[in-house]
Amino acid sequence: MQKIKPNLSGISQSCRDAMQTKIDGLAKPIGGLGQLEALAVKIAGIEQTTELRTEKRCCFVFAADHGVQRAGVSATPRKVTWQQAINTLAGHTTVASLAKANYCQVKVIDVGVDHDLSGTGVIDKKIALGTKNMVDEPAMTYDEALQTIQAGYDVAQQAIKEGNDLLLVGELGMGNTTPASAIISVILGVPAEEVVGAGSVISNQRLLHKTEVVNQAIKDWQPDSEDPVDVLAKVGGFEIGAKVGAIICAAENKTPLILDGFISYAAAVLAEKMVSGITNYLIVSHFSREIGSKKALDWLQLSPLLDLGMAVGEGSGAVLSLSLIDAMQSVLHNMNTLDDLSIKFTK
Ligand SMILES: Cc1cc2ncn([C@H]3O[C@H](COP(=O)(O)O)[C@@H](O)[C@H]3O)c2cc1C
Ligand SMILES: O=C(O)c1cccnc1
Repeated sequence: MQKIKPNLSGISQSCRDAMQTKIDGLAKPIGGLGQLEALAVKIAGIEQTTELRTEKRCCFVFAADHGVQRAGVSATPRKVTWQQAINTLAGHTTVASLAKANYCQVKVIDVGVDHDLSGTGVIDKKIALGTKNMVDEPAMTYDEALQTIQAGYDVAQQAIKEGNDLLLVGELGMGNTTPASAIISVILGVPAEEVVGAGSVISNQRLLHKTEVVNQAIKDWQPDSEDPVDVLAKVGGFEIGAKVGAIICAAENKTPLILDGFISYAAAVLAEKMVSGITNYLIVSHFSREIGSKKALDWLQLSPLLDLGMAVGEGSGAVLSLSLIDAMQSVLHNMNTLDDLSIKFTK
């Protein structure tokens, strides 16, 4: 990807309208399925059809380590990134178990894990053995930021070639709620205090330190909020960049992409800053427990489908939300219409 200039063909308003008409014709109160209706309408607009394609789905777990993890911003040891990458393929992580329950393929992609994962089944797109510590220097070079976006783009393109109807994005990267918060802080122009949260659970003392790390890195490296690649390079992470690439590829290919939690919101914020309107191709699965979630989603103007107080990452919320899409498909395929039953409303 020399230049990030996606070629988006647009959302089909006529397919959106046709889907709403189809739903309104079912034997139920108008609008009775609430957000589920909006979900089906959104997919219809993206896929440009009223025969929704949702059967084949693939969740990408982009995995990478973070230099800033060494600055004491997370309670979790670094090795958990590579351990859980392998465990995911063995079927034993949160995302793997929820994916199984929701008929979703999972691919784990190494975009920068600090461990040799060759021969494990993890897809190798390694850029480096983790980012640099943003306390001491920018997280990565501008070129590495472009490389990581390209890696995610290529993985998504392959999955679309394989016939996937829906793409989902998750991640593994201990310490990555720190770069995610930093990105959101810079692009939204809000103080770190408003978006830095407990991640995978830390003490109040560590939370203060984490907030200070984000504030200091932004001050030291001055990421340019008008250049999302610069923001990714200075205070981001490889797996966040890979998600950006997957988002761009999905939109170009009229393929709905389901975001997971807070780390995914950060990727979506970067993608929207790169390509205005790309959020129209995105579905937010759930409302992450991270404190910056509301700010990020308000900025993206996206509403989450579920609010279960989850804060795992990995893609866990994204795969869980597939059950709602499957529920809506069942509605569309099984329900009687008002016409079938000769029902006429007199308001
Ligand atoms: C066992 C375990 C498995 C995980 N899988 C994903 N995450 C999640 O937590 C990490 C971010 O939180 P922080 O910034 O606080 O390190 C990421 O790897 C994210 O995917 C996990 C966290 C833990 C503890
Ligand atoms: O919402 C998330 O994506 C999240 C929250 C906490 C830890 N890891 C991920």
